[in-house]
Amino acid sequence: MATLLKHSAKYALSGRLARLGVHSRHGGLQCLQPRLLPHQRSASTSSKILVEMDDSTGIAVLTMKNPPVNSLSLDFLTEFSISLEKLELDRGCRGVILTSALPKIFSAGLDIMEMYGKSPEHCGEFWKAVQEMWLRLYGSSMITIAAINGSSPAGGCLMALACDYRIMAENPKYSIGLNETQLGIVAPFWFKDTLVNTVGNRAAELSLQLGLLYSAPDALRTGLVDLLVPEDKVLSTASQTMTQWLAIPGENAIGSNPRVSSS
Ligand SMILES: CCCCCCCC/C=C\C/C=C/C(=O)SCCNC(=O)CCNC(=O)[C@H](O)C(C)(C)COP(=O)(O)OP(=O)(O)OC[C@H]1O[C@@H](n2cnc3c(N)ncnc32)[C@H](O)[C@@H]1OP(=O)(O)O
Repeated sequence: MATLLKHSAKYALSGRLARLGVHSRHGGLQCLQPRLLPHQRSASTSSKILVEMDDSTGIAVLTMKNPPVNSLSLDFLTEFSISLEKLELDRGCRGVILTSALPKIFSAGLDIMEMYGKSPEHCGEFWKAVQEMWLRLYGSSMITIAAINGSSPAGGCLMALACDYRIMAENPKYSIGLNETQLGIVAPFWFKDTLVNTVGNRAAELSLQLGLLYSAPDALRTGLVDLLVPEDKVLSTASQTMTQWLAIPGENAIGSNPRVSSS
């Protein structure tokens, strides 16, 4: 792990930005047309992320589109962090809704192929990118809402946990949780801390030690998600919830986030 961290320290986001090149407005899947009215819309898309910004509300929808399962590969994580950084720097953007373009899957978590047979340099780069994704989401000064429209094991669950609020589709087939133990690995401490901060100590102990994957109703009962809604209402409910949060006077919903505010 020390070697991994040493390699990762050499890794710079700006370098990856340069390698990725500029975002194209015309790339992406045909089914992923922007959903906003033309006069309100600004959309940018990279190959794996679509960002639609509604300038009239300050709400951006960040849609993951990395088939088949939105696994968190190095390329995906790099595009994700760059997209979030751009929104963070955009003074007009006050809230981000994170969702998936893929049917049935929010995110399958870390891309298993990134962890198999790779050089130490690549592993360091990958691990740094995982940490950066988490830091950017968890430390964001924007309101972040996960619109969980599919299953979300392990690193996918971490992504959702790193948001301020989680709305999940009440589909009995979907599951969510930090199930690393069941995969024969131990969740890193910052995965654990993020879970503890959300569900409390005892629920996190059980969840992590047994590697539990929760159905949507169980995830709600445990506090892993905040709200269940019918599948076709996940995004609209996220949008309504965001509007309510952004209406809190003085932007105090942002200012009172204990993760980004020391006061
Ligand atoms: C290297 C440096 C770092 C070292 C340190 C590592 C320590 C890390 C310790 C802990 C943190 C780990 C966090 C993680 O996130 S680990 C990944 C955990 N995720 C999983 O195990 C998910 C496994 N996948 C599933 O459960 C299912 O695929 C599903 C529920 C997401 C979707 O089910 P279904 O719709 O039935 O699809 P398939 O199972 O048929 O899958 C389709 C296709 O996708 C491939 N695939 C699935 N998951 C992943 C994945 N995580 N990474 C890469 N590829 C994935 C699957 O193999 C199929 O591919 P195909 O056969 O080629 O079609």
